[in-house]
Amino acid sequence: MDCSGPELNDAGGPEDPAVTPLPYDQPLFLVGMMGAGKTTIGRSLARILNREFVDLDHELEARCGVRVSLIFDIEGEEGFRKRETTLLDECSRRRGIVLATGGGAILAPENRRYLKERGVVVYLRASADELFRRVARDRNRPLLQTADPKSRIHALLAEREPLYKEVASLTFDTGSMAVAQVVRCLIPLLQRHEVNS
Ligand SMILES: Nc1ncnc2c1ncn2[C@@H]1O[C@H](COP(=O)(O)OP(=O)(O)OP(=O)(O)O)[C@@H](O)[C@H]1O
Ligand SMILES: O=C(O)C1=C[C@@H](O)[C@@H](O)[C@H](O)C1
Ligand SMILES: [Mg+2]
Repeated sequence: MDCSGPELNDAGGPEDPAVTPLPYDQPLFLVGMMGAGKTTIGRSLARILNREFVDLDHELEARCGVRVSLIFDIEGEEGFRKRETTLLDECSRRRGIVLATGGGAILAPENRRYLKERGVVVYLRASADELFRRVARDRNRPLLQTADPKSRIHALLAEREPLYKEVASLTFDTGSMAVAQVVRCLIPLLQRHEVNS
């Protein structure tokens, strides 16, 4: 796919460091499954849009002083989700940021409300097979520490797809596009996007 916008190198960084700020300062939220590219694409988008980048998983890890996988081990998914909701409520109020959410942040109804009411939500979509290829080797994704992670991804995607779509202002199919190409295509869509103040 050919998209107009700044030239990017293969790592998703701009060849030309010229920034292109958005005409609104509502937070930009990235949602999608594990491996959708929220962290990778979010970091690159933030650099080009001259916004601060916040990653909800990393922020939670920084505040708790432990990895997400250890929070799951100690407090279970329920404990993790409570912490995630409290932090999302706080972070989603911040203007002028790009926020990469956790893959399951759309599960709680109050989280979906925060996202829909407070910012522009981009759903980064990819097939279950593509997601599996991207995350297969990562140990810090506790929900995939099962005998059959591929089937787990299929099941989670089927369950969550309607929730991602419910919150999305824009859905972007990453297909097999490289990170740099996804970013290049997203910028003009975000520039043209209309938001209520
Ligand atoms: N469009 C893409 N093409 C190829 N690889 C990609 C793409 N998007 C992300 N990746 C790679 O997939 C892996 C997972 O990406 P990333 O960590 O950004 O996903 P995430 O959506 O933040 O997942 P999580 O919800 O688990 O935090 C990384 O190694 C990243 O480089
Ligand atoms: O998809 C999920 O439920 C998760 C995704 C990650 O971003 C982390 O938030 C955690 O591993 C849970
Ligand atoms: Mg991430």
